[in-house]
Amino acid sequence: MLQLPESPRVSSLDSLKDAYERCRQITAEFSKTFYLGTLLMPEEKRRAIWAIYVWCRRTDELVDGPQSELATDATLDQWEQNLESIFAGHPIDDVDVALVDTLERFPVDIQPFRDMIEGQRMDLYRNRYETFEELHLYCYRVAGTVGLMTTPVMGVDETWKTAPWHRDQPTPNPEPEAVALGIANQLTNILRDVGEDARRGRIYLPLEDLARFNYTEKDLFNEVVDDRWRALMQFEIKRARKFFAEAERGIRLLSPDARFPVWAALMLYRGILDAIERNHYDVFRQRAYVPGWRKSLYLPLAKLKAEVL
Ligand SMILES: CC(C)=CCC/C(C)=C/CC/C(C)=C/CC/C(C)=C/[C@@H]1[C@@H](COP(=O)(O)OP(=O)(O)O)[C@]1(C)CC/C=C(\C)CC/C=C(\C)CCC=C(C)C
Ligand SMILES: Nc1ncnc2c1ncn2[C@@H]1O[C@H](COP(=O)(O)OP(=O)(O)OP(=O)(O)O)[C@@H](O)[C@H]1O
Ligand SMILES: [Mn+2]
Repeated sequence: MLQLPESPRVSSLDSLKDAYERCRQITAEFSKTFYLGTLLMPEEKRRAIWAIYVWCRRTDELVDGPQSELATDATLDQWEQNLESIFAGHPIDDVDVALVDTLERFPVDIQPFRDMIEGQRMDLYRNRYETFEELHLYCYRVAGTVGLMTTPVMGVDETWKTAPWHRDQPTPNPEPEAVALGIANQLTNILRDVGEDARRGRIYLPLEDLARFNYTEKDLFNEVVDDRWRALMQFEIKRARKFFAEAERGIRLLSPDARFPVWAALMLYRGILDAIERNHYDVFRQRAYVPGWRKSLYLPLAKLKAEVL
């Protein structure tokens, strides 16, 4: 019997559109700051960032979400298999279709994705970091990698290469600065969430730093805010700002249409550090956030920086 022909082309185009739309919704729901950043980008880039965002979010949910009690090494092994399949062009479920499309459009490397899964593995086994060196590696894996995933989407400025004396020079590589922005964001996130994490038995602040300021784990669990704590927080905020400063130096290497969104997201996220200061370092009883009116002040400033720096 003759079978009715399906129309796979139409349906696959439809499912691609739906997949990107789902990615947009998820990004908008989970991160106001990054979603705002993507809205300042051209359509093709913005959709690609949503697809990457959703993969990162799902990776994080494996060990941090409602199902996280059930997560084991095997869960992450399976997730890594899925990743290999996506990079081979075979989506596993509906939203993966968007990421497969993104990978066809932009030269994104698989390694940072694998590294992020390794970062989640760390969360599975550890709830303490002895030194900043150890925390730094964790921050690279769970957030620095995002800089590496998104830079090929945003693109690097190559226009300066048209000058004849520049022609044989290598394209500048903003990867270290992209990683620095991820690390800065993660450190900021850690400082904002110290209280919430402590209530789950987790301490991301390096224990060597606590010791340096004579502040103990017990103090942390008792939510003690005193001169020792304030000095410790000042120290950590200063360190986070150094990573933001490094990141700033890389923005001018990005393609022009990515500079404003990156400046905006950088300034908004760094604003959380100022909010912690305004709250007198009490991250236990008050959530540090950047109020809407402040966000709208940052935007024209970010635009200006994107144009002149
Ligand atoms: C930051 C920015 C330029 C935004 C514009 C749009 C853009 C590129 C967004 C990327 C968003 C993305 C794919 C995020 C992945 C999810 C993730 C791991 C987020 C972590 C943030 C904390 O988020 P949140 O508060 O929602 O987490 P909790 O709910 O509290 O758990 C992160 C800590 C930050 C992740 C790291 C970045 C966004 C990397 C930023 C670096 C770049 C975009 C490279 C820029 C390039 C140069 C040269 C400076
Ligand atoms: N000002 C706030 N006070 C209390 N809870 C908040 C506040 N802002 C966000 N939340 C909630 O806390 C969770 C984590 O949000 P988060 O602070 O990361 O804000 P966000 O909207 O994702 O912005 P960002 O991109 O800056 O992280 C979200 O599920 C959100 O509903
Ligand atoms: Mn968030």
